[in-house]
Amino acid sequence: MNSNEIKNKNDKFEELNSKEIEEVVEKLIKKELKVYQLDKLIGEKNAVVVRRIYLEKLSNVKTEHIGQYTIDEKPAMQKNIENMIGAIQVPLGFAGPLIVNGEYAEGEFQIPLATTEGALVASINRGCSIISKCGGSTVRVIGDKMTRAPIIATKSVSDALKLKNWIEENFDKIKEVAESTTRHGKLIDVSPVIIVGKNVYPRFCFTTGDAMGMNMVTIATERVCNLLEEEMAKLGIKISTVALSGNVCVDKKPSAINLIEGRGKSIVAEVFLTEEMVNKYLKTTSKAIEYVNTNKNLIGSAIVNSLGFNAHFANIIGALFLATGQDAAHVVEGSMGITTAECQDDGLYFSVTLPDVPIATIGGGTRVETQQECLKILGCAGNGNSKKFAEIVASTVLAGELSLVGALAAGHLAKAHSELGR
Ligand SMILES: CC(C)(COP(=O)([O-])OP(=O)([O-])OC[C@H]1O[C@@H](n2cnc3c(N)ncnc32)[C@H](O)[C@@H]1OP(=O)([O-])[O-])[C@@H](O)C(=O)NCCC(=O)NCCSC(=O)C[C@@](C)(O)CC(=O)[O-]
Ligand SMILES: NC(=O)C1=CN([C@@H]2O[C@H](COP(=O)(O)OP(=O)(O)OC[C@H]3O[C@@H](n4cnc5c(N)ncnc54)[C@H](OP(=O)(O)O)[C@@H]3O)[C@@H](O)[C@H]2O)C=CC1
Repeated sequence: MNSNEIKNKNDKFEELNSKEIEEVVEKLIKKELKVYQLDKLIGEKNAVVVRRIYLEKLSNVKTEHIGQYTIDEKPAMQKNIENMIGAIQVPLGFAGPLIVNGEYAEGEFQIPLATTEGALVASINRGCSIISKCGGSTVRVIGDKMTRAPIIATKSVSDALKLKNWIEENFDKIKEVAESTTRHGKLIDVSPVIIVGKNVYPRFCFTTGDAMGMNMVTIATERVCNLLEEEMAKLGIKISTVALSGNVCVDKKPSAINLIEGRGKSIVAEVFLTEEMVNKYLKTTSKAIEYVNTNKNLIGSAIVNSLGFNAHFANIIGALFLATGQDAAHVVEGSMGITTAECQDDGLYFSVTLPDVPIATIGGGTRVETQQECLKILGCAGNGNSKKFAEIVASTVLAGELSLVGALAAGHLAKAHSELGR
């Protein structure tokens, strides 16, 4: 079905006429209605149009592009967005083929990438081309968990310690209660359980199947908090949940704990390039790449206390996350990690380690039609595909990282961006 046909299909609804639209907009202006009440009142499609016209009046801006899209508003408004007025468009390109030698992803892949940064896709494409000429990336998922850590207040440090001990001695009971809320979420650990003053921060760690899992683990953790309150009350100890998220999770912030313990998928990808390959395709030497990597990604990052011992994981993660419907705020977590470059006798060993990549092939934004198509291009839509997707993500990061570090070593960065980015 082409985009016009999709649009025609979406357009078969009880459309308000222009007089009716004006009447509803007038009510919004007079504050007799709220914009979020429109969905139920006049239907999702009409609500989008009316809200957009209302916003045009308020801002005096004609939104001729925001209103052009083919995604279905109804499911989007049920699961992904409130007060919808349209959709933004981000240019989408692709890099590839990229040969991946993973446990779950095996073969050649074309990688959809959404960005507005000129030179980025070209750079990743160059990395894909070089890695593939070298036989492909070797990649493994080395960890898989999603975490939620509430703050639980007690009356004293001795009560806090009793709560911590109870949690550590009753894992099976906690697991049973947590897993009663979900088919795919499995509690695998409660660690660490941190005490600060009289408050306790237990970090609940789950596997979440092919979903990224934040809704899943939040719902499950709330149920566990209720259990803890009931069980502590039986021991005569009063506790209360201060907040379901106490920032020890750590969701959507850079953190040492996620770098060390991992969160989402933890992934490592590597490649070996002969010296000839480095000279021919990166126009530099293994020695120069190792030198840049050590002094930039390791020492430079250490000087400024950065948690990203890499050049631009965030660029590749960001473009892939936008294209495939991941939670964009998780780019901050995916930006952490370490790039290594090691000069060997006959060439260059190059690797990326990504400890914290929260991703999904089910749930969240993955269902939005355009993002779903991108997941399908990768052969990663739906059930049973999140580890395969993780391996492709890490291999793409390897490609982008190799190309940029190579360009810096060759002194080509400014030239590339003046030619392709401005
Ligand atoms: C620009 C290149 C790739 C030229 O690189 P080159 O080696 O001069 O290009 P080439 O013409 O010899 O072609 C080599 C390969 O590049 C690809 N390629 C080449 N041109 C295109 C194109 N137009 N469209 C698509 N693909 C392209 C293509 O794959 C081709 O191989 P083939 O497939 O032909 O065997 C290179 O100089 C480069 O990668 N530079 C680095 C640019 C980069 O990585 N930018 C990332 C953003 S920088 C940033 O945001 C972060 C930063 C830098 O601030 C972080 C930090 O602090 O480090
Ligand atoms: N609540 C919060 O605090 C936060 C929420 N978010 C948002 O959470 C959303 C993601 O939450 P998440 O829990 O991943 O997704 P969803 O809320 O979409 O939940 C996933 C759903 O898919 C079902 N499911 C079916 N097949 C599978 C499968 N193979 N693997 C896993 N689940 C399956 C699950 O069922 P079942 O549960 O029965 O297993 C569940 O109902 C995103 O929109 C994100 O932006 C982000 C950060 C924080």
